[in-house]
Amino acid sequence: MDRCGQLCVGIDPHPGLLSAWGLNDDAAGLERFSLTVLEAVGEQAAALKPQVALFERHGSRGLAVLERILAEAAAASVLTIADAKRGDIGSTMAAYADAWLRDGSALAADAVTLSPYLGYESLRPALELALATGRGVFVLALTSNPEGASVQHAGGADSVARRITVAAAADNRAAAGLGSVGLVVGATVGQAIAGLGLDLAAVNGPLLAPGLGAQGATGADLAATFGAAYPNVLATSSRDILKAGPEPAALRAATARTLAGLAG
Ligand SMILES: O=c1ccn([C@@H]2O[C@H](COP(=O)(O)O)[C@@H](O)[C@H]2O)c(=O)[nH]1
Repeated sequence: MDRCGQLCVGIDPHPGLLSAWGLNDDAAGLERFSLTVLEAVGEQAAALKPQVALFERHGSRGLAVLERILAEAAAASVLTIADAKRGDIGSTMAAYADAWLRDGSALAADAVTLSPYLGYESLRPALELALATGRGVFVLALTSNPEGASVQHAGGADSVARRITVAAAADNRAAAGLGSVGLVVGATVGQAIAGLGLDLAAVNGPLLAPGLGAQGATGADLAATFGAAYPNVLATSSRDILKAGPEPAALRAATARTLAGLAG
């Protein structure tokens, strides 16, 4: 983020985007799409975020493409966040952690998104492996979709989102610089951060903020929404940038425009 700015570009090969890029909705199309994004904007963005669901829908061939993209990104020193939103009971969580965060795993990324709705502590195997391997996790706290509020705002002054935030802050307490436990907090959440009394700056971890562009949030919204925590925000945009493709120059221009729209 210090070097490239506060933008992550999503690799979301939706069927409609594949078609708009003149690609087939198959593993070969997926591969061309993903490699194009990696080659075009990999050095421009702070990280790339492949949306795992859009690879999974192609079965084993799609996952093989994802493995290749993660490996090529690592070889090019481009950071990756696998947006897999994993979460399960602790013993199974250890297997998810192994898949996404272990050195040498075919699906290893630099970070993975996690869902804490089986209890934050159920994520412990992933939190520990991330710390041990120099990787990171992004735990869902306040998601960008309007339906998320029904769960995440529940609990009044001791809301679910607040508990997740406090737990992440505790895990990052001993970190020098930003800790390995980040949170997902949507760029679209508006007043909810203040309304729920969340101290996001105290989390001392990166804040992945989806919702820019296609979901309606702007760069200016981000600074206002996150306030003192804004320096730790990594905004992420997928469709709004990807729709500029497939020409690499157009993807780079869309990424540069998005970066320029982010405050300071
Ligand atoms: O709260 C969340 C968590 C994850 N996402 C993911 O981010 C991208 C957003 O795509 P856009 O095209 O920029 O809307 C997508 O992969 C989501 O699954 C999110 O939107 N909100």
